[in-house]
Amino acid sequence: MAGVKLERVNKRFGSTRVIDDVSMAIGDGEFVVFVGPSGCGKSTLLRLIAGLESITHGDLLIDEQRVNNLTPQERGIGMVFQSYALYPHMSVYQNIAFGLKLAKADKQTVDERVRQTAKILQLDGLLERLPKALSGGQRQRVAIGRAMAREPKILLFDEPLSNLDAALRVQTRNEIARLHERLGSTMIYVTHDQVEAMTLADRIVVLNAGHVEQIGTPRELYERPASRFVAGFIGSPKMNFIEVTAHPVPEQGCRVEISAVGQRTLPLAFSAGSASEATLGVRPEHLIPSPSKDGQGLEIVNVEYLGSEAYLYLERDDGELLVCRTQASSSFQRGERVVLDFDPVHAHLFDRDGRAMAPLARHESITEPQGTMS
Ligand SMILES: Nc1ncnc2c1ncn2[C@@H]1O[C@H](COP(=O)(O)OP(=O)(O)OP(=O)(O)O)[C@@H](O)[C@H]1O
Repeated sequence: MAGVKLERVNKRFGSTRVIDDVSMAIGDGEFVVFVGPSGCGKSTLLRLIAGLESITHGDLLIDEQRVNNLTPQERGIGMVFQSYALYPHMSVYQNIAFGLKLAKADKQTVDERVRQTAKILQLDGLLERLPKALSGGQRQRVAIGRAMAREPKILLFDEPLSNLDAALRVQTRNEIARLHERLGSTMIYVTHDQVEAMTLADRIVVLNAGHVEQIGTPRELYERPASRFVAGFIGSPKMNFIEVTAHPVPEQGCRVEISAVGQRTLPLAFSAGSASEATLGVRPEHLIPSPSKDGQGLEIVNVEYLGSEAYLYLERDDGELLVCRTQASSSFQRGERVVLDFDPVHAHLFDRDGRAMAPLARHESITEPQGTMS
């Protein structure tokens, strides 16, 4: 087991900077997940940690030791890829044993480790099979076993579940979570799947164009995103964004005027000294729809019924859609008009640079006639 430290790590491919001054400290035994849009540098960052790419500038430390110039083997790292990359002509046993043999472990150690690894991953009944006689989930477990068997200090995963169908993904995700609990090893995991990130991570690193947008627990990122980018990236369906004019109100927070509606005071410290354009953010579960009494309001253009809940899609004047998450039992219909409300305590506000306003020390929502959006 080992902690990992990145200190101002940069990576260039030619003149293109792909990783931009990334610093972070990953604790011993921590499960950290890298997320971000396609091309943001998640895999590159993982490969830099693994030693499969060289760091252009900056330092990588494992257990407080600089490892920039060490090979993957010398770093004590095991890696699991999206494509399982098993040797097709080798049995499960031989696949798991491969790295150990390469490291010249004696026969008895190899046998003990393979059997122990197979037991943890519930592969003990499959040791003699070839990869082609395994399901996708079983193959991925063999790939994890192969990485685990050498007892690396750190396990890295690059989208390991992408090739599995939905049911197997859930199952294997659970297995990885249990494996982490059992082994207690440091794990770093790349995914573009939100659910994987939220459910597996002790902490999530959100990357954007090669730099770190925010690092935090899943709850911190969901409830207190530091930027509009993180707010829009974490959460499904996405947070709703509405352009507003915001006015700082001394001691009270920040008053927003929502077009063609009323005003609301949000318990957030507004950074600008005077009225300024800003973006209001409200998650779908915090928008409260109610039937319009006078034909005003927004039209429901689609209802998605998901069994346990339903999503209402509402069209704004500018053609943009807002999403409301409601109970499946709600009776809203397509074509109906609704007015919206929200609790200011659950609202987010981002300045023109996309930075989130910090909450005031006290959180209660404040006065004003109840504003509704239409
Ligand atoms: N060997 C390489 N040479 C040049 N550019 C590269 C190389 N490897 C990656 N890149 C570029 O670096 C950027 C980051 O790639 P990377 O694979 O790390 O992104 P990612 O976030 O993992 O994306 P995805 O989710 O699509 O896998 C991309 O713009 C990619 O084109």
